[in-house]
Amino acid sequence: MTLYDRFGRPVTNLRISLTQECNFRCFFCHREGQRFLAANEMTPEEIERLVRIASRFGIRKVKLTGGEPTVREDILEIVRRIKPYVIDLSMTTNGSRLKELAKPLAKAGLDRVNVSLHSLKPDVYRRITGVDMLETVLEGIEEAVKYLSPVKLNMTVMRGLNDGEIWDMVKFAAKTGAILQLIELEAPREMTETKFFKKYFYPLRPVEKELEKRAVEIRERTMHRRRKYFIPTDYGIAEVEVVRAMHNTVFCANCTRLRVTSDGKFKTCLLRKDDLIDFLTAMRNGASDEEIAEILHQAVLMREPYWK
Ligand SMILES: Nc1nc2c(ncn2[C@@H]2O[C@H](COP(=O)(O)OP(=O)(O)OP(=O)(O)O)[C@@H](O)[C@H]2O)c(=O)[nH]1
Ligand SMILES: C[S@@+](CC[C@H](N)C(=O)[O-])C[C@H]1O[C@@H](n2cnc3c(N)ncnc32)[C@H](O)[C@@H]1O
Ligand code: SF4
Ligand code: SF4
Repeated sequence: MTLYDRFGRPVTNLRISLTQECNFRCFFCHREGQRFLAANEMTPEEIERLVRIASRFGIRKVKLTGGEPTVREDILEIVRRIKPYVIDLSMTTNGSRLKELAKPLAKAGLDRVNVSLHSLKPDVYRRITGVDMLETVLEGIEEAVKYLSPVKLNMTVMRGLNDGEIWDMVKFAAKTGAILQLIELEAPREMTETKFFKKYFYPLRPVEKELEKRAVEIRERTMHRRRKYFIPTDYGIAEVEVVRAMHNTVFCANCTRLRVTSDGKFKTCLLRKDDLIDFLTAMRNGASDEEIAEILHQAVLMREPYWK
């Protein structure tokens, strides 16, 4: 039985934040909308139980994120435990631990990975992420392409920092055998007038127009109705996907994901606040699977498109 919200949107996937910890310090980080620091992380058993219950409602697609999911020492156990309930199990990571983890993660059951790569220039990379790890991440990507394909490279585009590197990144993706995902800088409504947002926001609509011109093929995903452009380069065809969430009513109208915070709360939307529904306390107080499923239903019914 598929769960639908009040706006007729089916919920088909979970995005689980495993931790708020991170070994990087990206200055623009939204931490998947988890606004308050929380030390109380879900255990592998609790994550497994949640995923098992969600799978009864046809939720068979799970994204692991954070913070940085690979800083959890029990990451392989988490993947191993939830894979039996999931058809598409993926992770979004900064790539810093992929060189050693790509193979074991694949063995544990991870299907694919998205790796954040905002620049190919060491100094720009450091300015964006706060760390000097470009080489290590590039080695991690090489390893990921071997074991966790299709690999997506996430590039959050920011004015004056990496906006001049978009086409180099398109080539790099084709050369590496990865998909490039261009992400527009995001922030909740109340932040869009801040100096920070005005300084760094780089609209991706004009970039999409240019992609349209250069593409030999364009496809549209059901999820968010995101478009994928197939762009010829010296290294073959690059696949480029664009994530443009800001003020995008079509994106929200086609949003099929429910978020879970690292401390065990459903979160109905990345950009909304005050939309948290605690299930971990109930789990720890001995709630039955039916009671947890009821909390899941309530969360789905609270979902609302952010831009409408
Ligand atoms: N506002 C908003 N932003 C999103 C949403 N999904 C993805 N994004 C943005 O895109 C970033 C990258 O997404 P990923 O974690 O790589 O996952 P994805 O590309 O959405 O998922 P797959 O296509 O399944 O790999 C997120 O961290 C957000 O900044 C969404 O539903 N709402
Ligand atoms: C929050 S991170 C968590 C996973 C992992 N630590 C990483 O960086 O890939 C998930 C994705 O969100 C992107 N992101 C973070 N803050 C953002 C923002 N304000 N606007 C757009 N994308 C953002 C990151 O670049 C990354 O690709
Ligand atoms: S690596 Fe990911 S979680 Fe860490 S600061 Fe950067 S965007 Fe945020
Ligand atoms: S409703 Fe819109 S802003 Fe909120 S999570 Fe879905 S796509 Fe993102």
